[in-house]
Amino acid sequence: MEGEEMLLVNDISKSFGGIQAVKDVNLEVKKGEIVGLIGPNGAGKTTLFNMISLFLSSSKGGVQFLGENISRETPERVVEKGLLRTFQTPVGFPKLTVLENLMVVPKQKGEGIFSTFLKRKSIVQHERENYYKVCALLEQFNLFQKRNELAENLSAAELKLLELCRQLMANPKIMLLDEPASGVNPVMLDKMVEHILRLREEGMTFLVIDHNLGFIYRICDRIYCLANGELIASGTPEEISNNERVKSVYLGVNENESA
Ligand SMILES: Nc1ncnc2c1ncn2[C@@H]1O[C@H](COP(=O)(O)OP(=O)(O)OP(=O)(O)O)[C@@H](O)[C@H]1O
Repeated sequence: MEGEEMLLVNDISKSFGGIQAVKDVNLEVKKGEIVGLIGPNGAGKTTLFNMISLFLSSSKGGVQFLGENISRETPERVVEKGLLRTFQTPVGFPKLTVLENLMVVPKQKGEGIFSTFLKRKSIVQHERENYYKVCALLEQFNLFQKRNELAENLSAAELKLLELCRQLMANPKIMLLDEPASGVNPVMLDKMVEHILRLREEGMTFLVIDHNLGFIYRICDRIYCLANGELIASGTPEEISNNERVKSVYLGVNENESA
C-alpha cells in the first residue's frame, strides 16, 4: 500500500573508537518513495547504510523493516526479506560475462548431490526461468547487446546498471543505492534517472546516497542531510536546496554569504 512505512531507523548511533561516525539519527522511508541521503565526505552516510543493511552493528538504536525489528538479523536474512543494497564500487564478477553475472544464483541451503539429483527437473526449470528473467532485465536496461561481454570491459555507467540488475534478480522491496551517479556521464545519467523512476512506477522503493545534488534533486521525493554524523536537515528537494545549514556544511557556502 502506498504511504505504508517500509524502513524506520530509530535513534541509531555508531562510534569507531573516539570517532562518532553516526549520532542519534532517525529516518523513515515509505513504500514507493525515493529518499535521498546527502552530506559532505565523512558525514556518516556509508556507515548509516552499513548499519541499515546490517553489514555493521550499531552502537545504539535499531532498524525496522516492514514493521519488524531487524537489528539482530544477519545481512543474508535481510536480503531474503527484500532489503538490498549496492556499493560505491560495484561488486559482481569482473571475469564473468554480463549474462553470467546475473545467472549466478546462491546455492540453496542444504543442497547436496542426492537432493540435487532428485530435484534435477525443478532446477532445470528454475535455470530456464532465471535465464528469461535475466534477458528481460538486460533488455530493459539496454545491456542485452553486451550480454557476452566480460563485466570488466563495461563502462562505469554500465557497471552501475549491471549492479542494479544484480540486485533486481533478488526481488528487492527496497533498494539502497550507494552513489549510483558517480563516474556516470551526463547522457548515461539521464538513463539512470529514467531507470530509477521507471522502477519506482513499478512499485520499487529507494534510499539513495549521492554527491551529485542535481541527480538527487531530480529523483528524490524527500532528502535527509547528514553532517559530522548528525542529521542537520530533511525535506523536499526545494526545501533542502534552499536550506542555509545544508548550503553551509555541504556546499561550503558561508551562511551569512548565502543569505
Ligand atoms: N571502519 C572504520 N573505522 C574507523 N573509522 C571509520 C570507519 N568507517 C568510517 N569511519 C569514519 O566514520 C566517519 C564517517 O565515515 P563514512 O564513510 O560513513 O562517511 P560518508 O558520509 O559515507 O563519506 P563519503 O561521502 O566520503 O563516502 C568518518 O570520519 C570515517 O573516517
